[in-house]
Amino acid sequence: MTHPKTLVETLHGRKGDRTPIWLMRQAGRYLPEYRALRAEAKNFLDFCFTPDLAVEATLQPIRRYDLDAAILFSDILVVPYGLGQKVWFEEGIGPLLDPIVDTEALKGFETTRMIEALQPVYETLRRLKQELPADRTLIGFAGAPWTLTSYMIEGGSSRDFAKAKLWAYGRPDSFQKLIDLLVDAVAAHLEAQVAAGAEVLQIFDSWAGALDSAAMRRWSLEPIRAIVTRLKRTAPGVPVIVFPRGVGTGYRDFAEAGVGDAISLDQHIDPVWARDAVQRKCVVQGNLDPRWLVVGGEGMRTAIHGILDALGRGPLVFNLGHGCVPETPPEHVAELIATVRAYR
Ligand SMILES: Cc1c2[nH]c(c1CCC(=O)O)Cc1[nH]c(c(CCC(=O)O)c1C)Cc1[nH]c(c(CCC(=O)O)c1C)Cc1[nH]c(c(C)c1CCC(=O)O)C2
Repeated sequence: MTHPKTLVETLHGRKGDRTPIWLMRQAGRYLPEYRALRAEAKNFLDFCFTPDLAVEATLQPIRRYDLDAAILFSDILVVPYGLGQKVWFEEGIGPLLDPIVDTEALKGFETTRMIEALQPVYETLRRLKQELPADRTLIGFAGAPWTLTSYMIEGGSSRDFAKAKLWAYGRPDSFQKLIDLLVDAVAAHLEAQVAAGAEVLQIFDSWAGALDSAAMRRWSLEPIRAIVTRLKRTAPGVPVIVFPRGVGTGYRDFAEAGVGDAISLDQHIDPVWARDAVQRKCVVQGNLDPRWLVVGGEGMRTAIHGILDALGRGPLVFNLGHGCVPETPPEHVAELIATVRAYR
């Protein structure tokens, strides 16, 4: 049994006697029941836009494990899709998009159109709100403007972000237009999720670490700040977790700027450093290398204790430094949760 909304309490900075836990990508291919369900839709976006399937995928890890929260089953790329960009998922490759090359391409990209297109996502949240046990928290999410623009410009996943960075560094005024459009779209998507029942929000800036530190502040921190500032007005009381993955000492910039109620740390951050540089200013989340979940056993328990020893005395949400990988043995997730629950 989980206590009433431990996650929400912790995100408000009220540290109880229990560390809340959920895992990024806690739903997905490492679960056999997900792979069976996934076979019911031809392509991944259809799956995300079918509330019966998305509700079930969201609930699968909750049925198996003592987790404090369920995260909406969807994807960050529903935002460019909803705006009008061609987005599809290729088996074994990942996401593909018809890349945009200039701001001309943005004509016709409208937030109102996106909200219309994403109604099945909000329907999924409304149903989840009904079905989720009252003591579990419902998390909504979106990609941050920089990560979304990088997919929109590169046309898919990228190793070096060459095209997106050429545009951001070489044509900053034009790039700002793209970012501004996404600030509005992402904020509206998150507001709609709150209206449909999301109790906590997370903003994923998965590729923030690809930018140099000045560009990181301009294209990752500032747009996220603009979104969070708007949410504090339009969705007061809903905590926002910010995940600027890979920014290194930039995590301290986020903490000092007061962007978000909590900051999610990737596995490259030393948790002892983070205690002083980040946790003094805000709630922290994350930090366990997802590969420990593949390994399990004593090694994983030592890694978990390292994080709890460093950060467990302040407000902490236990999580991974990035998402669960498909090779994760499901029993290791149960082991991880039991280890965190048993820690004193
Ligand atoms: C960058 C990013 C994406 N999507 C997401 C991010 C940010 C987090 C991160 O950095 O990983 C976020 C995301 N994607 C998915 C969720 C669901 C909720 C959860 O966390 O359990 C969430 C929160 C489902 C998904 N999104 C995707 C899958 C796998 C597709 C399938 O099941 O066929 C799932 C379960 C597909 C996806 N979606 C994306 C990629 C690059 C891929 C392909 C890689 C892969 O296959 O793992 C874009």
